[in-house]
Amino acid sequence: MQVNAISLKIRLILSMVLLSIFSIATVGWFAHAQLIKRFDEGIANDVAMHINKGVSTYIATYGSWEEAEKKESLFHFLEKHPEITHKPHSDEEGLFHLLGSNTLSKEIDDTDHKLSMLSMQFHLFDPQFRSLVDLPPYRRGFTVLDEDRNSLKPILMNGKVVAYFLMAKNIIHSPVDDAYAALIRNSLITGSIVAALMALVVGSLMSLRLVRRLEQLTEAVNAIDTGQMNQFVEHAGNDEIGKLAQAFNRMSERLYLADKHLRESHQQIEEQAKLLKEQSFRDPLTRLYNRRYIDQTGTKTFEHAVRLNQPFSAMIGDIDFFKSINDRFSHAIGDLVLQEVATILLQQTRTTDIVARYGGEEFVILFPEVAISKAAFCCEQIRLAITQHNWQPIHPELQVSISIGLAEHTEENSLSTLIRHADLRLYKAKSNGRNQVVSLD
Ligand SMILES: Nc1nc2c(ncn2[C@@H]2O[C@H](COP(=O)(O)OP(=O)(O)OP(=O)(O)O)[C@@H](O)[C@H]2O)c(=O)[nH]1
Repeated sequence: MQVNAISLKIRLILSMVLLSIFSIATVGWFAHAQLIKRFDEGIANDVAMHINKGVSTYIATYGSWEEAEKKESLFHFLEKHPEITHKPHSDEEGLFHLLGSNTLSKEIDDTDHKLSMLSMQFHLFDPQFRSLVDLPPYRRGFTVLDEDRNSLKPILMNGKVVAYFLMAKNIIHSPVDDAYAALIRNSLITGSIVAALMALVVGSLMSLRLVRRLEQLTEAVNAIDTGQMNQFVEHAGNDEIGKLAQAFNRMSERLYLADKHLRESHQQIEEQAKLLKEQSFRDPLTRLYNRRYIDQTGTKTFEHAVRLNQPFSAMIGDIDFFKSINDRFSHAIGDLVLQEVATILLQQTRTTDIVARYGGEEFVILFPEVAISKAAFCCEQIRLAITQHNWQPIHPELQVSISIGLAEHTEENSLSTLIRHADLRLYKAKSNGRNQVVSLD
């Protein structure tokens, strides 16, 4: 279970890492592309403004493009008048610096060549859309291509188009532009890394909290599995896990109550079964053990003694003239006599002895680990106790005595044989005049 919880943690954190890296990389890439696009648009607008201003001033100075070109090239004109394209409040040196070609411009005299450097920024066309400079892919006099026509920007003088220029597709950055773009890129990378780390930390903390809540549920379920009912888990929040925890708590409570009820029922059933078993082994009148108990438990006790080669004695006693007691004093008095005799038998024996009502007015006592001499002494005590007992409370004229036959296990191989042996001696005791113990053949 722990292994699964750890792997879930790792899986969640890995997902967070991959997700944050992917998201931040996507956002960073998109933001970078947008910023560079805006940045290039800004440069392009700036260049367009300067071209517009430079070319219109050039044409205005000499009246027309053709006249101007006869006097001096556009490039020389602009070089001579850097203030035309100079940015106000800027250290830059006008259009050429802006175009990133100021150094080359001082070294190369050929106008078209120089403009070819500028052509990386723009082409010039007259109002009839013919190229005014010899710059690939346009040779001087070539008409603008249809695909470029919509991108042409007019150069106006007094509201009249005097020329068109076409911005080149590739914008050339100045060192300052490059530095600025690099700064943007670095800022974006740094921001992205910080954002990724924050996403990772926050995501990991959330994942760990999520896993912890799942672990609490798992621990509670395991506890129920080991029998510890009535588990309760914290259910902070009303999200899916919170609702699961609440449902679990309700289920756990119901389970606890059902389990408690089941245990109580089970206990009642056990107690009743025990009572029934006890009753099945008890004589209802005297509460002594009955014959069934002697046959089952008594037999096991006997066999145990035989196996261990221990002495084992058994007596059977029969109340004398019990029929006369019933007949003379009533059956109810007879019952009271049986109960009183049972009490005396219990008083005269040890808890390890097994005292039972064997039949109507017959009683059997088993003496485990007791030799016949000691058992005979006990039986004599019983006989005396019954004879000398004060029976007046039951009936003023009542007299009770008992005859007892006693035998010890020697070669008998069953309890019933031993009891039969004792019964023979009881018969002898009765024959000899009753109220006596016979332990010899
Ligand atoms: N009151 C009462 N009498 C019982 C009960 N069980 C058996 N008896 C009576 O016990 C009497 C036994 O009498 P007998 O077997 O003739 O023997 P006895 O009268 O004791 O004569 P001896 O044994 O020879 O001394 C019968 O009358 C039974 O009805 C009982 O639970 N209650």
